[in-house]
Amino acid sequence: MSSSPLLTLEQALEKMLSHVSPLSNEHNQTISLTQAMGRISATAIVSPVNVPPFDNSAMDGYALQAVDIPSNGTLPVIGTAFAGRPYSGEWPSGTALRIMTGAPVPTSAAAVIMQEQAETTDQGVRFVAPVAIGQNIRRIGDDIHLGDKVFEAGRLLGIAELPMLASLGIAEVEVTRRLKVALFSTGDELQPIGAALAEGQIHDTNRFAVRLMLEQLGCEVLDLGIIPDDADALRQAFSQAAAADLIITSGGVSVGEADYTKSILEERGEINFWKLAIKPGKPFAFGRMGSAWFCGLPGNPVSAAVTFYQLVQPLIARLSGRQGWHLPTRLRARALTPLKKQPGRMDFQRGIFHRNERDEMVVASTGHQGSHVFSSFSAANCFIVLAAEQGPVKAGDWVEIEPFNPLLQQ
Ligand SMILES: Nc1nc2c(c(=O)[nH]1)N[C@H]1C(S)=C(S)[C@@H](COP(=O)(O)OP(=O)(O)OC[C@H]3O[C@@H](n4cnc5c(N)ncnc54)[C@H](O)[C@@H]3O)O[C@H]1N2
Ligand code: MOO
Repeated sequence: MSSSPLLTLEQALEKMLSHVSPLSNEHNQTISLTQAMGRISATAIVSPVNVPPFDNSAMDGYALQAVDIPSNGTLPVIGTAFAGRPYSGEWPSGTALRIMTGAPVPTSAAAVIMQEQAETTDQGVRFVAPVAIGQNIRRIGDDIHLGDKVFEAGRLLGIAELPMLASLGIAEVEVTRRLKVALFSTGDELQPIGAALAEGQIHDTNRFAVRLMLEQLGCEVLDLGIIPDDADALRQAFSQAAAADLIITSGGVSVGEADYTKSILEERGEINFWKLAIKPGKPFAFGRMGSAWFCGLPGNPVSAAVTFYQLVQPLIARLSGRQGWHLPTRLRARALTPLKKQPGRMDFQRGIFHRNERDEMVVASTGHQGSHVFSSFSAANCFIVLAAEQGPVKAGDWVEIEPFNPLLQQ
């Protein structure tokens, strides 16, 4: 396929997502809850129990029967119900039952009075506040009923979900298999992290950044390392990557002379080389290579991170069958600093936002915004999203910001 005119981010995303569907469910796995952090549930989860499983007391205090409400005078205390140790004796009317928080409430109980509203004497207990039928009793199934659908299929299982399943007595969960993503960087100038650099060389930061983001998204990463600008080496790397669900490369998607990536992609796959109307991140490639999807990120480190965040992240959510993922939220904030901007592409500048003492959202630029300046990212907690037609921004103007979602927030 050949190159296309400048595409907006929305158009690119729409084109990508309209092609892909979630992985087939033939490799779903059933795993222990303790292994399921960050996985995606393959099925809807239905509660096998009521929560709470029995009527129980919300307070440390005294239980009364309906015939003893309203309660005037002193009632003898017949016994005590503890959490985990129900009261199993006789309970005649005209007596109160001492009861603790979480203890099963006998079926004949009509209310629990907290002990702060009770006065005890040698004769028993009397109550100093009005008593309402049903007060301080947590009913069976108050939270969840047996048979209720607790989560839809496609739910990302995290800190909100897994303890919930544990409370239902669920010990194993069926999850989708992890997305397999093959990754490599191209460029003769690239050296592994920690290697000594000769003149003209730089460290391969993109592969490291992308790998971290893929792991954060729960993918299984096949890291093929740095591939030199050499046609045979690239062909071999693509062959090794072919078993993955998604192949991601960085570099070589623009117009440079030493870039073989583009010609090999054209020879091996059905790839679109796009020019996106976003800054940074203009060159971006997307398509199909055998049975794998392919994303070619631009080489500049900020461009690679921005295109991963804006385009690859939603693609991975779709491929992995995740439900309820939504595009990052945008808010309005007042610029604290002027922002350089030329009409043309939509900018994803890096900023730091906070709520000021007047309860107003404000944002400052992180400084130099070149697509090679990764420090602009490290200091940031949001993107400042400036529309394509927007010109320079003055301090005090309102702008749109996109607080980083959990992919970039640790
Ligand atoms: N004549 C033109 N030149 C460029 C254009 C253009 O439209 N016309 N676009 C510019 C833009 S925008 C970008 S973004 C880059 C993208 O180029 P490539 O994707 O082909 O990437 P490279 O040329 O290989 O590298 C660009 C830059 O990034 C550094 N790099 C590459 N890989 C890594 C890595 N893994 N870790 C860290 N840094 C990396 C590389 O050394 C270069 O400095 O093209 C512009 N040029
Ligand atoms: O889009 Mo390039 O990513 O401006 O550096």
